[in-house]
This record gives sequence, structure tokens and C-alpha cells, in this order.
Amino acid sequence: MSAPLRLGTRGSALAMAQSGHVADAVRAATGREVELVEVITAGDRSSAPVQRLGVGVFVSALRDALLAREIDFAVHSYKDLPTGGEGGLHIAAVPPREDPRDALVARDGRTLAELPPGATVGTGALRRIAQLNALGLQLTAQPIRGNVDSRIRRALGADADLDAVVLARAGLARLGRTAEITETLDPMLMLPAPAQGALAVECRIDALDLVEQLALLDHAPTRAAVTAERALLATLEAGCSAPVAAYAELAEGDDREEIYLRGAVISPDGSRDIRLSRTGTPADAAEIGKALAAELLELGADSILGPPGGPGTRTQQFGSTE
Ligand SMILES: NCc1[nH]cc(CCC(=O)O)c1CC(=O)O
Repeated sequence: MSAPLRLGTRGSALAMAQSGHVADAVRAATGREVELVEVITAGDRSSAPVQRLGVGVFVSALRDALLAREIDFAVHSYKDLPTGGEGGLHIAAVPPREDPRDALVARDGRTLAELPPGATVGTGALRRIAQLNALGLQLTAQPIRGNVDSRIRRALGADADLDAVVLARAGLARLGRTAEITETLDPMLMLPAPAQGALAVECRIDALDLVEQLALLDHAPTRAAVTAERALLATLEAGCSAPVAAYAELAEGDDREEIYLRGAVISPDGSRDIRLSRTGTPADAAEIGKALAAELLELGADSILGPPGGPGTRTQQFGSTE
């Protein structure tokens, strides 16, 4: 008999929901017992704006617990992971992705097009603010933070102070709250964040049996899509600090699978909006992402924003709110 596997998780409703889901999948695939171990991160302990806490606050405590052998594996929202990776750790599985699109939750059941000029739309991500501004609907995009429930209350609660909020559909789906969505946003209007809707299941790279067992949860098409999206992000991070969106879809071509990657870099005020796409084979996912990023840079992605640290700087101003 082997000891139960310890799955480290944040205590938020969303983290518990996704960890519980992965725990069930691990039990089903391996027959092993799994227990949840709550890990409190700096991001949970502090109410300071995420932009001040910096990228990765929600991730580093889980990684520390993995490296300290306090837990055996962890589940992250893939889009919250820094592109760098962590020494000694390995993403053993990328389970099937939830719907990666963004969703609008608005008062009176409204869609984006039905919001009047001047309507206030809350979101934490500069990527979403930039794309809302690019729509030209005269919406007032407002930075907000907090958990999914408190964000929804900003638009639908008794003390609502906004007309709408934009959230990842995946988070609402995992919490069983898709009924509150008033419009699922077409990627033509609101291209999702790289890896949105996907999870990363991480363990120590030297835990060879566990690496093998967790791999049973891996979904190759999701891994290919996320690889392309994050290769684009990583390449742009070196050359540009603008809001970045990326979404890869896999489709059955005539005689083989094809990957269709879209990428966008948008200025925060929406006045500049560079969008490109590229296709290829899933095996070349990383190269497709890098090549599309290079094309975006050639078209001026690096010149979209002012100086580093200026008003549009993604990492410094908004950190891991994406
Ligand atoms: N930015 C925080 C965050 N990180 C992961 C999700 C849930 C969706 C996902 O797993 O991609 C959310 C909430 C949101 O963006 O609305």
C-alpha cells in the first residue's frame, strides 16, 4: 500500500474546485488515494493590489511546498504560471481545457453591444481593458480584483457599482456559475490570455513514478495549444510589455491535424491593435508561437507602449491578475 498523494492547493473556491476535479481524475486513473493540503500563498494573505505583489504570488508558495516535499503535486491555472518554469519541477500533465473564452456578466442580461456609452465594465486584466477600449463602444473599463464571487457582485449584487464585469468563462464553469453569463465573448472581439482555461499539474521532476502516473491525465491537443500560446507570450515578453492575447485551436485538416494560432498585442487605450494568425502542425507548436510573436514584433508590437514602467506596462502595473 502506498501512502496517499498530497495535492497542495490554495483555499479559494476556484482553486479548491479545480484541485478537487484533478484529485478525482488522479484517483480514477491511478487507483491511488489523494488528499488535499491547503497552502496559503502571499496573494491570499494580502489584500494589496496584485500589481504591487508581482507576478507569481499565487504560484510560488505551492512551488516552495513542492520543493520542500510538503506536498507531492499541485494544480495551477496555467495562465497564472510565469513563462520561465521552475528548476526541479515538471508539468506532468495538462488536462483537457475548459472553454478558454472570456465572459461578460452584465446587469439586466445585457450583451456588450447593448451596454450604453459610458457604461462601466470591471476587469483585472490589462489585456481585457485594452480590448474593451479597442471596441470603440465608449465603455469605461475599470481595473478590479478579488475572487470570482466578489467580482460578480460588483455587477449583480445588491450594492453593485459597475454595469458589467468580464471574467474567464473557465473559472465560472468550474464554480458552476455559467448561468450568470450574459455573453460569451467571441475571440474576434476579446482574444483570451495565453493558456486561459487550461490547468498545469506539477510535481518534482525526480518523482519518476508520479511523473508517469500523472501523465495519464495529459491531453495532447491542449498541451499543443498551450505550448503555442505560451511560446508566443515568452517571445513577446523579451521584446514588448504590451497586453498580449493568444489562442490556439486544433482542427482536423484534410489529412492531418492542424493548429491555428491567433495572437494580438493591444495598446491599453485600444488605439493600436495588432492581430495576426498562423497555422501549422501541432508538433511544431512552439515554433509557430515564436514565429507569430516575431511577426507581431515586426509590425510594431514593441513600440505600442511608452517607456518601461509607464502606464501601460503589463507586468509592473497588473502583475499576475491575468
Ligand atoms: N486572473 C486570475 C485567474 N486565473 C485563472 C482564472 C480562471 C480561468 C482559467 O483557469 O484560465 C482566473 C480568473 C479570471 O481570469 O477571470
